Amino acid sequence: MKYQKLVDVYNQLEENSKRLEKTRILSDFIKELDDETLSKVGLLILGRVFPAWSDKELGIGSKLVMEAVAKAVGTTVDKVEDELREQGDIGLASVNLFSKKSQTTFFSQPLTIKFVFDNLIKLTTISGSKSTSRKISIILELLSQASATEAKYLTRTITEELRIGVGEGIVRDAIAEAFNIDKDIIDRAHMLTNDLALIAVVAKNEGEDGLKKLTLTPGKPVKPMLAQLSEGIEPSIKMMGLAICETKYDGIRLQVHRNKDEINIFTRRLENITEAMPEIVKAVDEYLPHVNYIVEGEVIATRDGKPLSFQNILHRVRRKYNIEEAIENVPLKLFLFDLLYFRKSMIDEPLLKRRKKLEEIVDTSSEEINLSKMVKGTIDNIHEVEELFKTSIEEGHEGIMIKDSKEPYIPGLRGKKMLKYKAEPETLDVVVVGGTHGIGKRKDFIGSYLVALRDENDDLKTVAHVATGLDDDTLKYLTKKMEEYKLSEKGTKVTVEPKIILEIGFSEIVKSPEYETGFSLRFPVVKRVRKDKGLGDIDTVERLISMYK
Ligand SMILES: Nc1ncnc2c1ncn2[C@@H]1O[C@H](COP(=O)(O)OP(=O)(O)OP(=O)(O)O)[C@@H](O)[C@H]1O
Repeated sequence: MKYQKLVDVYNQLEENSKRLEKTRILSDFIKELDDETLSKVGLLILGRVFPAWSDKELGIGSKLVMEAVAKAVGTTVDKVEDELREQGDIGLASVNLFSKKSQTTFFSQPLTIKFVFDNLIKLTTISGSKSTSRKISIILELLSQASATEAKYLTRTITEELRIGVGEGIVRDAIAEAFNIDKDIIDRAHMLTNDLALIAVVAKNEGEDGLKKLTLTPGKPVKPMLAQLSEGIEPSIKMMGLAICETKYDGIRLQVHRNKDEINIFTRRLENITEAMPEIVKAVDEYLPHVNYIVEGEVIATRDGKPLSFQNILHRVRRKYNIEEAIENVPLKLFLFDLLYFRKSMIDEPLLKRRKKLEEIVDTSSEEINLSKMVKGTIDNIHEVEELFKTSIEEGHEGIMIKDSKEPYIPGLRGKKMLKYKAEPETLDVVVVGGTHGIGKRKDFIGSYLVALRDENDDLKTVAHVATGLDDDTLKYLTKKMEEYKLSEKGTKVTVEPKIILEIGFSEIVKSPEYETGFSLRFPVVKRVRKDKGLGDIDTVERLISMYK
C-alpha cells in the first residue's frame, strides 16, 4: 500500500481534534488493511516501529534529519535550521522546504508503507564507523522519493514526534470499532502484551476468542501497576479489610524475567537494563528457581547497610563502563514484592496468594535478594502498621505501601487497590516544554523551566514555571539538555522537545488563566530530575484537578 494513503490519514487525524471522530477515521482505515500492512500501521500510527514493550527506538537526532532534508531539497543545513526555528516543528519546516523545492525527482517510485517501515528498521541496525553518513543516506533515500506531505510525517516519525494527537487509547478504541470487539477485551489483551499491532492483527483474524488467549510472556516487560495516595493508614486499612503493608523503598522498580536460561531485567519504562546489573542477574539465578517467572521489586543502593539517595542508584543503572568498580562502590539490594508469572500467569490471583508463593520460591539467605518488609494489617493491628511506617522512615526509606490483599495485579493501572503513604508531601511529575535564560550570574543558564502535564488525549498542557530547587550541577545538566532538545528560540525564551521529566513540589494548586491547564502551582520547586521516567509516565491534568479538589 502507498505511504501516501497513511499520510492522508495522519493529516485527517491531525486536523480533527474530536476523539470520536479520530477513532472513526482510524477504524475505517485499519478495517481494510491486510495483515502485513496492519501490523506495520499498528505501530506507525503511534509514530513507532517497535512495540511498546520493546526498549528499542529509532534514536535519530534532529541534526541528522536536518542534514538529510537539506540534501533532499538542495539547500543548506542553516536554511533548514532557520525554517525549523520559524515553524517550531520539523514536519512543518519540511513541508515548506519541499514545496519550494526546485528540482522534482523524475522516475521515482511512490513510497510504500512497507518500504518506509523496512528502511526505518534498517536505521536502527546501523552502528560503527561511518554510521552517521549511512543513516543520512537511508533517510535521504526516503525523502528523495517523498511528496511534501510525506516528508512532513516522515521527518516527524524519524524524530519520534508524530504530533497527530493519537495516543494508545484512541488506537484501542479504533481496533474495537473496526473489528467489533468489546473494549474490555482489547484493554485486557493490551495490558498483557503491550503490543497494539499484534492485538489489531489478532482482533482481525481471530476476534474476541483469539484475544482472550493472549497472555504474559516472560522476556516481554509489562507496564507496572501503580499506586494512588493513601489518606491515612486507618481509613486505607478499613477500606481494604486485610491489607498487605510494606516498606516503600526509594529506589528503582525492577521487573525480573526468566525465560528458560535467559534472565532479563527491565525498568518501569520497560527498558532492558540487564547489562548494568550483573550481580542481580547472578543472584536471582542462584536464589530463585530455574523455571519461567516474572517477579517485581524495588532495587536500592546501599552503603554500610544504609540506603543511598535515589541519584546513586540512577547512576548505577545508567552506567555502561567500569561496572565491576560500581558493583563494589554502590552495592545493590533488591526487595521483591510481587510475582506476576510462575510457570503460568499469576496476575489474576489475589495479592495474598501471590505474596505467599513469592515467599515460598525466594531464598533470602543472600544480601542482595530480599523480600519487602511486610505486615498484614487489619483494623485490629493498626499499631503494627504504624510501627512499620515509623521504622521504615527511621531506616531511611520513603514510607509504606498499603495494598489490598484480595486484588489481582492490573498492569498499567493507577487504582485504589495499591496505596502509598509517605512522610513527604505529594509531588507532580511534569515535562519541560520550554525555558527562559537567566539574568546576571545565571545568564548562560536556562534559569526558569516551563512545565506541562498530559491531558486525556495525550496533549501537553502547561501548568507552571519552575525556577527554584536547582543546584549548579543540575542547572548545568538541564541547560545542556535544553540545548540538545531545542526546537526554537526567541529572545531569552526557548521551546524544547518534551523529553526532560522533573518531579516538582509546591505549596498549593490555584486556578490561573495563565497556563493551558487552567491552573498553576504556587512556589514550585524542582525535587529531582526523573531520568527513570518517560513522557508516558508524567502526571495528568485529571490528577491535578483531583488534587486541587
Ligand atoms: N514495597 C513496594 N511495593 C510497591 N512499590 C514499591 C515498594 N517499594 C517501593 N516501591 C516504589 O513505589 C512506587 C509506587 O508509587 P507510584 O506508583 O506512585 O510510582 P511513582 O510515580 O514512582 O511514585 P513515587 O514518585 O512516589 O515513587 C512503585 O512504582 C515502586 O517503584
